[in-house]
Amino acid sequence: MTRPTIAITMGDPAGIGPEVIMKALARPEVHALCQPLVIGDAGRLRKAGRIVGAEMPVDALTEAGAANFATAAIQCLDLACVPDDLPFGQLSAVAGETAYRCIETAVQVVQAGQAQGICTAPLSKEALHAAGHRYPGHTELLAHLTGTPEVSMMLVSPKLRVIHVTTHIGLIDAIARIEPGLVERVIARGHAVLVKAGIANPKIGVCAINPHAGEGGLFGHNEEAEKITPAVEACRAKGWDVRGPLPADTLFYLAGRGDYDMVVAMYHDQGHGPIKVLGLEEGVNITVGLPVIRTSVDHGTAFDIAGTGIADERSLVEALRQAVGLAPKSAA
Ligand SMILES: NC(=O)C1=CN([C@@H]2O[C@H](COP(=O)(O)OP(=O)(O)OC[C@H]3O[C@@H](n4cnc5c(N)ncnc54)[C@H](O)[C@@H]3O)[C@@H](O)[C@H]2O)C=CC1
Ligand SMILES: NCC(=O)COP(=O)(O)O
Repeated sequence: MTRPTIAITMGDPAGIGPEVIMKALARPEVHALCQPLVIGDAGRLRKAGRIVGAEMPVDALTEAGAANFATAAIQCLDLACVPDDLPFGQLSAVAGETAYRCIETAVQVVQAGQAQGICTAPLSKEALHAAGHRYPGHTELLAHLTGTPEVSMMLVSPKLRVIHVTTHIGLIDAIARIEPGLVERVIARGHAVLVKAGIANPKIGVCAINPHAGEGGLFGHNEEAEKITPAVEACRAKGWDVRGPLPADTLFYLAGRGDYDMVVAMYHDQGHGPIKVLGLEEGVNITVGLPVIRTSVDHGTAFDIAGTGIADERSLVEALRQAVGLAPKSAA
């Protein structure tokens, strides 16, 4: 069977993306899994390869269709847009523009059938904005580029899966945005992914917003009853095993010991904190609801260590594995 081609976007060239890509692609198991096609800058990859001591040759391609996965060289669709002297660890509009073009090109490559999924290295949201692309992150940019009205961010680690009702907006705005229809659609997206992954009747726990789920009205303004309970009831009426709203701290404890297949978090840090505590090595970010497959590392650009060669590539390796797992089976 043919290995699926996964388009790996280089992300912000001043961050650790190029280094984790070269480290990941130095692993034979990655090539056994998929045909990696890097979308980025061939010169930057070569530089990163020298830094991390993974000096495989890099073929600079002008079109994805020219990729030759039978060679030992890394196949890079070369956007040739990174100045040689671009410093590591510094925010810039040039780097933000590169990150944007990587994503835009990856979508085109997948839509043209030249890759079966996208796996993203990190970009700096600030650099993206400095380049004039006013998206909170990959998730919203990919939704825009594929004409998808609503998607959800799911974080997956070996012990825990979390899907988010809101992500990159301020906390006050997040609480205002949460309403039963949105909560129900997010639960449904997560449910569909789990069923597709082979969990026939997934057990889903839904977080409350307030401490102790409001403690019978003591904390908050009854947001649980107004914004979450109707969604849980609607899902239960479909026969799904959905419980909540539950106190978030307790729910994460129960999910961590295996009582739930997925947690529904109401806002960014509610879901991200528990996943990150488990370690960024195996955490993966999956965009649920896109017409294309997209997985990502679960960490950022790490400007503090970019260019030093010490970045850990394991989240990228796991993100590639997840992308392959989600890829259409006819292509795999
Ligand atoms: N998928 C993406 O594109 C993501 C992008 N970001 C962006 O990254 C930028 C920096 O975000 P931060 O909150 O500082 O998080 P960060 O993940 O970049 O860094 C947090 C800490 O973890 C360390 N770290 C991160 N990845 C590592 C790796 N692979 N190996 C070893 N150490 C690692 C860093 O050195 C730093 O000490 C922001 O602009 C943020 O928006 C953040 C998360 C995901
Ligand atoms: N906190 C996760 C994160 O920032 C990744 O966002 P995205 O770029 O995948 O939308």
